[in-house]
Amino acid sequence: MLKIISGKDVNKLDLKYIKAKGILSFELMEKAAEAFCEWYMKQFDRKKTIAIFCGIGNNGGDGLAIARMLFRQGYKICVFLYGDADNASSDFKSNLRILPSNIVTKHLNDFDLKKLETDIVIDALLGVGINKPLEGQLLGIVQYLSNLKAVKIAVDVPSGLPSDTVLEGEAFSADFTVSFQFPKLSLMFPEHGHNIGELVILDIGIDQSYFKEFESKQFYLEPEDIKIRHKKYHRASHKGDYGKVMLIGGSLGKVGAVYMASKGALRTGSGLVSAFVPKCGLNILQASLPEVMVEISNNEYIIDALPENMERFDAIGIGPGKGTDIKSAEVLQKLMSRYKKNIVIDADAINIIAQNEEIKDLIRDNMILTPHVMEFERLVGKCIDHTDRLKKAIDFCAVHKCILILKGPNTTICMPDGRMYFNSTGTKYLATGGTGDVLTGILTSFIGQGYSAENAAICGVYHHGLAGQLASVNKLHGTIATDIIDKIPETFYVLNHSAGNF
Ligand SMILES: NC(=O)C1=CN([C@@H]2O[C@H](COP(=O)(O)OP(=O)(O)OC[C@H]3O[C@@H](n4cnc5c(N)ncnc54)[C@H](OP(=O)(O)O)[C@@H]3O)[C@@H](O)[C@H]2O)[C@@H](O)CC1
Ligand SMILES: Nc1ncnc2c1ncn2[C@@H]1O[C@H](COP(=O)(O)OP(=O)(O)O)[C@@H](O)[C@H]1O
Ligand SMILES: [K+]
Repeated sequence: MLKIISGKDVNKLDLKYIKAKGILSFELMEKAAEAFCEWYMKQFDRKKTIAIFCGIGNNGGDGLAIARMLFRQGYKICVFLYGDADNASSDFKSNLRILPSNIVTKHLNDFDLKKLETDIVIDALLGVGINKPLEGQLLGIVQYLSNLKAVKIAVDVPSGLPSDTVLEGEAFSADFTVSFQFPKLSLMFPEHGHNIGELVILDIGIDQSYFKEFESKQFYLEPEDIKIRHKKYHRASHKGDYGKVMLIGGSLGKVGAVYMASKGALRTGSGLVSAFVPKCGLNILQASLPEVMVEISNNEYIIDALPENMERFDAIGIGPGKGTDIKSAEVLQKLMSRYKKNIVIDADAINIIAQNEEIKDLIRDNMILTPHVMEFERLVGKCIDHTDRLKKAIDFCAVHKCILILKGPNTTICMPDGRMYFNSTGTKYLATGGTGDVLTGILTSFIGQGYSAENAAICGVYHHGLAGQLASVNKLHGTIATDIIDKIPETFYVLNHSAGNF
């Protein structure tokens, strides 16, 4: 996994690395630019014209190195400079000196941006060195470029975006943000969705040992982190090894939620999956999902009781489609106080907890809560922004000793000891009804298979995001939750046959 350190520590990290390797900072910049160009050349052909905008710090230095390298590969480049080159960083100056003289280079003081015609904009104006919100001429440039009809690519971070906090004012709006070595924390924030576009993280060779001295409990998941957490099965493994789980939920008109959670558990590999639903769900589930065993509550429309002998199950997931009526709340309270194994708590079960302090006090270390942002704020109160939200999530886990999965782009797994894992899979096409129910099924399944709650959370969130990516390749905004369920098995194959990030 990649440790996420603060923007102000990036410079210290670079120094440590170049000193240990006995290389120049210029050479590290070369590595960053090479990595960028390798990525760029896979995406775009040489017919497209490129305008590269460079500030006078090292981000601008990256821009100049990128310009030189792409130019040598036959790309059509024009460079635009902003700032006084006399005050530039030394690596910027070195790169300016060796910029091929036949690259058209203009200063933004002498150029009317309205005359700009380009297919691609590469933004290397400001990186993690930003120290105040954008203003004046630079703000105008960034605003103009953000609205341009071109493919827009930010180098390291969109210019104007602070690396660790929520944006004040404005920043560049990119279609792609190509960040070096690790994602800066602010690239994980939903507030910055339209600034970041698609996020790409490029390895520039600074391995994790160099990150050790930097304090941080925040990590970005990589495929290897998932592979090592998966349980190994042997040729004589039997149904019992794969766990018996139960999904509790559904109410009149919302039986589909339990269907999706149960099928999600089956597709994740559970040995036996049972569902507990109100009477109205019996025929629906039996007919649509014959692999699932169905048990029913007494009431026709809501869940008003718990299944008998709950300890038969290795894990229970509760919430999808459940409703928040008083009877349902009593059932949840009983489950949380009596059932000693792991419980995944989602959707309406979270909404019930948010309204009832007595039930909230029952949250313990064997529970995983999976709120989306709205459900989370019902639980802890309104948050100012994502920084505040993450802080409150960690405080919540510390108090209740539970795991909390804050869903959204870069879904974040928050641990009681303050660690946070940001997911690297997922897609905006997951934003459709029922996908959260699928996650509940996946998580419950992994726990039932004997994964620790932490490993289940990490693997579950990662596979769910990857299934969303696979399902949406051709379906885009037409992707629905059941498409995602169907792709879960393929995520295991893809994970095992690929080394890269998804
Ligand atoms: N390991 C890695 O990740 C590697 C990182 N690398 C790259 O280095 C980048 C960081 O470079 P950096 O430290 O030189 O800072 P950068 O962002 O160029 O800005 C500094 C300049 O901006 C100015 N300035 C600040 N705020 C401003 C404002 N609001 N409005 C106007 N100006 C403002 C500030 O001026 P000052 O305030 O100091 O006068 C100074 O001149 C990083 O993002 C990545 O691209 C790679 O090269 C190698 C490996
Ligand atoms: N923009 C997005 N990018 C990535 N993942 C997303 C995005 N929007 C939603 N998701 C994912 O989709 C799922 C939605 O869950 P949830 O809101 O509980 O939906 P539902 O209640 O309809 O089942 C979560 O796993 C979340 O992380
Ligand atoms: K930038």
